[in-house]
Amino acid sequence: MKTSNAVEVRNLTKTFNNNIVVNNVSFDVKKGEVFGLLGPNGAGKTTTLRMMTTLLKADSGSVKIFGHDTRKEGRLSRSMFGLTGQYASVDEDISSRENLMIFSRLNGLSRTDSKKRTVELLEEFSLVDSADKALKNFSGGMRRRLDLAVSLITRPKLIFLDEPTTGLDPRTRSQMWETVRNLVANGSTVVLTTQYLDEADQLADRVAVIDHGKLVKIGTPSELKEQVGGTNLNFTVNKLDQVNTAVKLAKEQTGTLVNLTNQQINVKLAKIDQLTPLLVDLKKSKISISNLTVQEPSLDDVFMKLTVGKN
Ligand SMILES: Nc1ncnc2c1ncn2[C@@H]1O[C@H](COP(=O)(O)OP(=O)(O)OP(=O)(O)O)[C@@H](O)[C@H]1O
Repeated sequence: MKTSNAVEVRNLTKTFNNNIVVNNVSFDVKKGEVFGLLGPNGAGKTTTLRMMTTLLKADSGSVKIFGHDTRKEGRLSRSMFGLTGQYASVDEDISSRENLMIFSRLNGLSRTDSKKRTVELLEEFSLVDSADKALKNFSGGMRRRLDLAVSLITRPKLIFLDEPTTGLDPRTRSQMWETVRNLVANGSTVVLTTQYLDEADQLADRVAVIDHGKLVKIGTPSELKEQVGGTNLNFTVNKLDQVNTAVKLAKEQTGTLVNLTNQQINVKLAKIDQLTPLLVDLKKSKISISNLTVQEPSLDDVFMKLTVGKN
């Protein structure tokens, strides 16, 4: 079956103790994209991910992995993805080399192939220097890299990451981001959950915002930001006698309200594309400006707007 979607989620619902934790959630993950499930603590991200990856049975709804229904073709669909996160089962008492060897063998690789894949993954995840140390002595970042390496033994085209950088220091966090980008550059599809808006902004092509078990919005980070009211543009008109003309031009170009404080102009641009024509107009009219700032809304603003009053 040919499909351009790596994952299709339809009407997923899960209730724990009369509490609807995931409420009729539907979305598609396209092949080759990084798809972020973003939401605060307890929003239902992990529960959604666990249902997508067959670790948890949904009350209702369905999940397809590369066109295969996880209920009807469980074994096949499970063979098509890697999973890492809060439930990795690496052994603490042995080394990363030994863990990779064991999991390679469990995944059906021969002894020779297991050795080869182990060396490849140790190199790919910069674990060579510590390859023979027991995991107990590993830092959080190294541990996370090994978890991910284990889930990539069979080179799955789809990888689920549950909160891949929670608890990591900023440097290790950006290393993990780099690793995810490399996976995607090599043709993988990544689904990740995160509570961090900057992580979704940095990594995700599209984001599903989840709050109280409901999907409240889905879109690219830019689309979500545009929805909040666009970009804030500020500049100062240097000459007092040019202020009125500048206000007029700004109104014409943007079609929105222009705020004026002394000689400082503030305009909300619906789209960042409106900026260049306005600057060109100002230049043509020989209006000299200074202190230009352009401030895009953050995903933080989006989040506040989408979930306000609901928490
Ligand atoms: N097995 C379970 N039994 C009862 N309640 C559960 C179970 N698993 C999750 N929950 C509840 O479901 C809600 C959603 O949890 P979930 O772990 O999916 O949220 P999350 O968005 O992933 O949050 P976090 O960022 O904290 O991981 C929470 O209120 C949680 O307590």
